Amino acid sequence: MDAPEGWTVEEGDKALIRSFRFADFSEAFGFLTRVALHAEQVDHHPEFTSVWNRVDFRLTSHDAGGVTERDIRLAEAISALANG
Ligand SMILES: C[C@H](O)[C@H](O)[C@H]1CNC2=NC(N)=NC(=O)C2=N1
Repeated sequence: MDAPEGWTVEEGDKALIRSFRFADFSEAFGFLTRVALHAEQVDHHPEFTSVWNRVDFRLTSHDAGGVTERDIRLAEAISALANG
């Protein structure tokens, strides 16, 4: 499987993963808020953990049990939101 630029495929092809770092917690949380609004719009939601200025994502389609086109599109949208 080809992952979008900057993303890697988890062992076993079950998910796309990527970490983002920001200047501080406020920047990271603002980014997460934009991701949340997008996720609601497309009805596809990322798993994530957040530690201060870092956000780690794991994208998978629960109904399909692995990576689908929806995860690839969500990964591309998250990357775009991180850059501005
Ligand atoms: C009813 C609704 O469409 C589903 O629960 C959606 C919501 N968001 C989702 N997000 C993700 N990542 N996987 C899903 O299978 C999924 N299912």
